[in-house]
Amino acid sequence: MIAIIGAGRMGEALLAGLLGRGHAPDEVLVTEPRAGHAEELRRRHGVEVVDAAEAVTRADTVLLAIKPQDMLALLDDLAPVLAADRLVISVAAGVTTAVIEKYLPGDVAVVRAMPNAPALVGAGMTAVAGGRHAAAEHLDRAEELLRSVGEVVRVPERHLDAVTALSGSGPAYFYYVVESLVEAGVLLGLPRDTAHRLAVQTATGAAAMLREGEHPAVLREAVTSPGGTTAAALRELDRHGVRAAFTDAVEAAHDRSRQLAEG
Ligand SMILES: NC(=O)C1=CN([C@@H]2O[C@H](COP(=O)(O)OP(=O)(O)OC[C@H]3O[C@@H](n4cnc5c(N)ncnc54)[C@H](OP(=O)(O)O)[C@@H]3O)[C@@H](O)[C@H]2O)C=CC1
Ligand SMILES: O=C(O)[C@@H]1CCC=N1
Repeated sequence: MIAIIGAGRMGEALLAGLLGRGHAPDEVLVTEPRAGHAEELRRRHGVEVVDAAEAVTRADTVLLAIKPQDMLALLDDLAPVLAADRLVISVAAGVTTAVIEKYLPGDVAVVRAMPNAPALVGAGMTAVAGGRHAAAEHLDRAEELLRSVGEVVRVPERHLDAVTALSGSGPAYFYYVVESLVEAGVLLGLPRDTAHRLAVQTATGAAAMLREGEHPAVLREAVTSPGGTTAAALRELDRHGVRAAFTDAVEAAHDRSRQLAEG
């Protein structure tokens, strides 16, 4: 049995991803404090919504998907009711396994994971790292669970803030680019729905080409005809410092993840 504590955007994406990929609704318990949202979760997914104490008593795997800022209060509530043989998986940005271990009793196994939003459609990217008491068996269990919503990679925990900045927040960067292209198309006179369709299929096609394994620089060169339109566009992106902006953006997300660790 899996308990998901906190079914906001990420918790519900993981819930829907798990249910859509081989987990039955009666294998998952959810904890969600807002009565209205709890009712919606029951209706939408057919899962039981219970309080945290009941969830951690009945489930052997406890997935924490609450905001980092709410984590310490939740750990305080869980500590007296969490049995030592539970596996705790936290997806909270910034919060280290050492902090979680400090608040939980005994030798509870903790795995820190950083998934991303496309888990909702089974196309997630998750990185996992084990805490002090996480054995190979715990990492295997966490990896198997998260593999049902996409790809999983193991990293040393010191890399998880960088992972958060790149693939955790990453979908938002691509959505931002697509939004910008749509607005540019509208500026040039395209109907909004046509601009949207062109931008989304271009993003999807470019992603499919990347998946074939070719380096992005090689793919970009193949689109850039000598003296042509793409070269003119790329010169403007360079002139506006877009590459540097991405570097700074990812670095800012990394720094923010580190700050969140401080509470
Ligand atoms: N969004 C994303 O793409 C990703 C998010 N994450 C991580 O996932 C976590 C959640 O983020 P996100 O889903 O965006 O945030 P949300 O605010 O959407 O979700 C948090 C949920 O937790 C609920 N909650 C708060 N306190 C408790 C509690 N004590 N017990 C049970 N549930 C509680 C909230 O309920 P209420 O609204 O009623 O307060 C809310 O539904 C964060 O730690 C974030 O770092 C990781 C990877 C990607
Ligand atoms: O924005 C956030 O803090 C979370 C973590 C990664 C993606 N969303």
